Amino acid sequence: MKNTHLINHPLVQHKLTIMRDKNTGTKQFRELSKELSQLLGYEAMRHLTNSYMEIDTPLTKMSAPTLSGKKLALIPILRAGLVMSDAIADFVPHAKIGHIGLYRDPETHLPIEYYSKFPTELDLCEVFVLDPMLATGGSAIAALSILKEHGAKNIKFVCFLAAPEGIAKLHESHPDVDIYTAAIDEKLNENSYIVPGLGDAGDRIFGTK
Ligand SMILES: O=P(O)(O)OC[C@H]1O[C@H](OP(=O)(O)OP(=O)(O)O)[C@H](O)[C@@H]1O
Ligand SMILES: O=c1cc[nH]c(=O)[nH]1
Ligand SMILES: [Mg+2]
Repeated sequence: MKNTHLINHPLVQHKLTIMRDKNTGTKQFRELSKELSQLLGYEAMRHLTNSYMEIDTPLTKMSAPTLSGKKLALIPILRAGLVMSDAIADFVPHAKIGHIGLYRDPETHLPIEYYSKFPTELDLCEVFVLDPMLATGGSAIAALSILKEHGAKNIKFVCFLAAPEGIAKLHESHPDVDIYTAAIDEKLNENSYIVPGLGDAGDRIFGTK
């Protein structure tokens, strides 16, 4: 699918399989969520370009590639996205972290916004929006619209699992935003959960069910 990057690396797929298994408990699910986030974040940053800085190696001076001048913004969608920003920030500690609070109304499945706080100069940042699940696409679309209202321009969306419906809707509303996902599942069920899926990502990460 155009603008969708399926990360089908065997290690990524292996970790995702353990996460999908309903017998995997909270501790392991959270650990795997962090590992998967770092692997996906690594792929989503592949397009970044290095600048160069003068350093002294033990042997000589050199002009060496760096990301330290690059403005990066990690934007988790609360709650489930938090595990992703924590994990990816370990790779790029100079990244700024903003938050968007959204939850799906249990009846309508529409996203309800309850919080937002962003770093300054979003327009100059490479922005990574993080949420494990792209289901109907409602939450991702709302988050991207809010970010664009705050000036964000260069945005990537990173998730563990996507439904075909969510991908199509997100591309329709935000064709400039590439999606990075470890899997594209079959469908949504009558409650708009991804099937086969992994269940409710937030509940599995935080042990709330
Ligand atoms: O594509 P959509 O149909 O909008 O569904 C995806 C959203 O649903 C989940 O959040 P949830 O509402 O469960 O909130 P939580 O992270 O607080 O559990 C998930 O983490 C996404 O944000
Ligand atoms: O399958 C789904 C759909 C939305 N949110 C989740 O956490 N899981
Ligand atoms: Mg949830």
